[in-house]
Amino acid sequence: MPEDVLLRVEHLSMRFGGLMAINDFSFEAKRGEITALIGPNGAGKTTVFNCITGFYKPTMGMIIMQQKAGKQYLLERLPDFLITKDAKVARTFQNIRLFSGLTVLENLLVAQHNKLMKASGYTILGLLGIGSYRSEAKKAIELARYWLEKADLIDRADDPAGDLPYGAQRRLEIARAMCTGPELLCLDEPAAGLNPRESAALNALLRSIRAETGTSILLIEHDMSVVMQISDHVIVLEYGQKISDGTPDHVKNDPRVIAAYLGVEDDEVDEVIAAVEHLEGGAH
Ligand SMILES: Nc1ncnc2c1ncn2[C@@H]1O[C@H](COP(=O)(O)OP(=O)(O)OP(=O)(O)O)[C@@H](O)[C@H]1O
Repeated sequence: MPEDVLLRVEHLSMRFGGLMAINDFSFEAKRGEITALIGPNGAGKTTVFNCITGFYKPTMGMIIMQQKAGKQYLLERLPDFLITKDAKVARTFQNIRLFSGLTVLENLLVAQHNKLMKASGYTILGLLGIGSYRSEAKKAIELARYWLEKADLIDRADDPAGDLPYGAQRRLEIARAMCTGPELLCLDEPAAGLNPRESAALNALLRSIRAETGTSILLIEHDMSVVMQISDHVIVLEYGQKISDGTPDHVKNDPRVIAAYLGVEDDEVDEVIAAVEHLEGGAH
């Protein structure tokens, strides 16, 4: 596998009873890039995420994650907790899943629970602050503080997470995922329900993750202003199959994509585009 490929999905299929939700779907995501997976409602985007992150075991196909150091993992064979811990894939969900009664800072410390417990040697003496636990706890707080600053949440560190505005909760989820040190961050509709200001703050956070950490991002998103502004690579799914794959500009102008989004047949696309252009011309 070329070094710059971080994730390769090969011939992925997922069947739910009589429904083929994903049908022979293949794609690659490159290291250090933001890759977007888009498509109409019910196209199968979340199902692909659930296969990558171990929530579903695919009916068929392979999902290969290649880390920076070259180590490869077959994600479809790993239990989900090892997909985060060893393969270093983190995710957020369509619906926010924070510990709303814990503070913002506590949410980021809980995400680092595994490494803190390991440092304690799983003993009470360890937890009471001897040796490695104390230094790991300090590092965990420093990492949490780093991500609070990046996500513009430092002023809210001691507030319950449930008290934050919606857009800030979304950024906190991303900060929490980043505290696990992922090489691949999977975001399921991070811009859903955000106002334009919150959406701009999200774009800035995702861009800074790409620029400063080398973490690659795989994103499902309906908000085209987010997709087109920040993605390096866009893949379009319809009825569980890939219909387009390329740069944002390529995908935006692909007649099959336009047809899928407008809900028309391929051969009607030219007609629809002409009608849209006519309307736009009239508006100027
Ligand atoms: N656990 C499941 N059991 C049965 N059918 C499922 C299951 N999960 C998803 N599906 C079906 O698979 C298809 C793809 O759903 P999926 O949620 O992956 O689409 P999506 O592209 O993420 O849609 P949306 O944009 O609306 O979130 C749908 O027809 C859905 O009803």
